[in-house]
Amino acid sequence: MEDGGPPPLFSFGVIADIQFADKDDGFNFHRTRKRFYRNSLQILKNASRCWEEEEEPERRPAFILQLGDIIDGFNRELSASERALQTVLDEFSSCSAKVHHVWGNHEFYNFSRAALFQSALNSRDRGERGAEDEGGEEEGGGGRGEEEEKENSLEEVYAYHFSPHPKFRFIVLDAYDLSIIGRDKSSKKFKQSMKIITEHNHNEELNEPPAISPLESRFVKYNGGFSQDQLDWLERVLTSADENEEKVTILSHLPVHPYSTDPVCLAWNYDKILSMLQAHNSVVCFMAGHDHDGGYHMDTYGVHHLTLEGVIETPPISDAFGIVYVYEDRMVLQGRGRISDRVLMFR
Ligand SMILES: Nc1ccn([C@@H]2O[C@H](COP(=O)(O)OP(=O)(O)OC[C@H](O)CO)[C@@H](O)[C@H]2O)c(=O)n1
Repeated sequence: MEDGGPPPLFSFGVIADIQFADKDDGFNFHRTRKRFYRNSLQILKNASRCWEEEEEPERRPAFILQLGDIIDGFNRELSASERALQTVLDEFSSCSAKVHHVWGNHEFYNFSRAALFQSALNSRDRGERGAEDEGGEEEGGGGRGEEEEKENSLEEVYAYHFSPHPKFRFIVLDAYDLSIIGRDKSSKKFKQSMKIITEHNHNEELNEPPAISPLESRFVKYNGGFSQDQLDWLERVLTSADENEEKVTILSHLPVHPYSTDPVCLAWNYDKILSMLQAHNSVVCFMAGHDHDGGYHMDTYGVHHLTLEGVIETPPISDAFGIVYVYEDRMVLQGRGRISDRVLMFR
C-alpha cells in the first residue's frame, strides 16, 4: 500500500489486549472464544520485530499505542503480576519507540490505581499536559488542606495529551475514571460509580450484563466511564485543538460508538463523549480495545471509530497489531493478521 508515493509525516504502532499470563490456554467467560495467554507474548515479539524492521525514518513508528489490558487478571491469583508485567515491558523495550500505555480493566485487576501511577504503565511524560494540570484552578491552588489533598489523590485521573508532530495531537483517556474496579471504596468516585451501575444493573453479580436492551448491557463492572471533570478537561483540550487546526486522535480502552463494538463493551457514558467528539472539527479518530473481536465505524461526522482486535484471542497462526502511517489528509493502517488494512481519510 502507498508504495512509490511521498513518505508519511510520521508513523506509529498499535496493539491492544495483550493480556499475557504464563498460563495454559483458556476461554472467555462464556467459553465462546479461546484465549492464548502465553502466545500473546509471541505476538508482541512479532509486533516489535515488525515495528523495528521499518528502515525509512518516517515509516518507523515514532511511538507505540498500547490500548490497555497489557497483562491478564489471572496473574493476580498466580501472584505473578509484577513478573508478568516486567516480561511484557521487556519485550516492548526491544523496540526503540516510546510506548503510550492506556489503562484497561485488567490493569486494575492486577494493581491499585496508586501503584499504576507509580509504575512504568504511567507513560505520561513530565512535559505532557494532564487532566489535573488543566483543571481551570487559579495558579497556586489556594493552599489545599491535608484532607483535600488525600481526597484529590483518590480521585486522580490518568489522562494526558501529546503532540508528536506539528498539527497532530493524541489524547489518552481514562475510561475507568468512574468505575467500581480500581477506585478506592472510600472515594466519591467509587460511590458515584456504584450508584450509576446499580441504577441500571440489578443482577447480584455486577459483571453479568442487564438483559433489558443491548445498549443497557454496558452497565457491567468490567466497564467504566468518564467523570464530568475529565469531560470538561477534554472539552478544553479539543477547543484548543480546533483553534490550532490540529488533527486529534483519542485513545481509550473502552469504545464509545455503538456501531464500532459489541455494546456490552461500551463506556457507560459513551453518549456524552460521542456528542463532544462530533462537535469538535479537530477530532478525526477514536481508537479503543476491550472488544477482542474488534470493530470499525465511520460516523456521520466523519470520525473514525476503530476498535482493535485483541491479541489474547488471536490464534498462534495469526497476528494482531498494526502500523499507522500519517499523511496530511489521512491515516493508513497497515494491519497484521486479523487486523484489516484501512485508509482513514480526515474529515
Ligand atoms: N457474564 C459475565 C462476563 C464476565 N464475568 C467476569 O467478568 C470479568 C471480566 O470478564 P473478561 O471477559 O475476562 O473481560 P475482558 O476484559 O478480558 O473481556 C471483555 C470482553 O468480554 C471482550 O469481548 C471476569 O472476571 C469474568 O469472569 C462475569 O462474571 N460474568
